[in-house]
Amino acid sequence: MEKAAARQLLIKRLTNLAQQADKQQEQQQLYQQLFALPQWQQAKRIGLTISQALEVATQPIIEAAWAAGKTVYVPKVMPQRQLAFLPYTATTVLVQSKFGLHEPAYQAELVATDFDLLLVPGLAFTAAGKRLGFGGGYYDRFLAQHPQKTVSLALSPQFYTTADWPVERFDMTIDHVITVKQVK
Ligand SMILES: Nc1nc2c(c(=O)[nH]1)N(C=O)[C@@H](CNc1ccc(C(=O)N[C@@H](CCC(=O)O)C(=O)O)cc1)CN2
Ligand SMILES: Nc1ncnc2c1ncn2[C@@H]1O[C@H](COP(=O)(O)OP(=O)(O)OP(=O)(O)O)[C@@H](O)[C@H]1O
Repeated sequence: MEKAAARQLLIKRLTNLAQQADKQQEQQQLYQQLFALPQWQQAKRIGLTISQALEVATQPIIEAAWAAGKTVYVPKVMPQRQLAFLPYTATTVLVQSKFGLHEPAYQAELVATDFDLLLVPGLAFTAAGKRLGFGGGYYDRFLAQHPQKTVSLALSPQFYTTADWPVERFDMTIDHVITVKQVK
């Protein structure tokens, strides 16, 4: 399947899941697995996104990070398809971008490029860390410039044994993909 068709299929499946109570249960499982990882426990600086409705909700992760005294950074989309990660605290004012994403204001002196752990969003992932994103190439570009320890959280419709979309030369591999244990 082409990437564009695979994205449409994943968006459809995630729309369905978002309407089911299963999504909450799956998310709880993903959070517990994340919080159990030494990479999470040891991380002082965490990069992650402010989630959109179809994605794994990141607010509980952000709150857990704050509660554990970690510093949280979230991305802002910049020209030339770059990402700028800026600190996110309880008092940060977020602005909705033209893509509908909630982002902090750009402040050059606050931009961070190195984290102890970067949570990478996406539409689909394989066990070996292959990733299909929303199509901007933002994370592939960022990770090519700034290699990091990476983790992604995959809801059941997002997890694949092998990629059934084309994996290209520039696609960066995620170190660790967490997924749900099948309960059905
Ligand atoms: N919650 C969340 N935030 C995130 C990401 C994400 O996946 N999830 N990103 C993950 O990368 C980055 C933003 N990713 C984007 C990916 C694609 C397009 C995009 O398709 N832009 C089109 C126009 C789309 C439209 O017509 O509205 C374009 O630039 O032409 C925009 C942002 C950073 N923030
Ligand atoms: N390191 C890079 N340098 C320049 N261009 C890149 C790089 N990585 C990816 N791209 C470009 O970005 C475009 C989108 O890539 P792709 O479809 O893999 O995005 P994605 O990983 O799904 O999106 P995202 O990372 O934003 O969630 C491609 O056209 C590709 O050529």
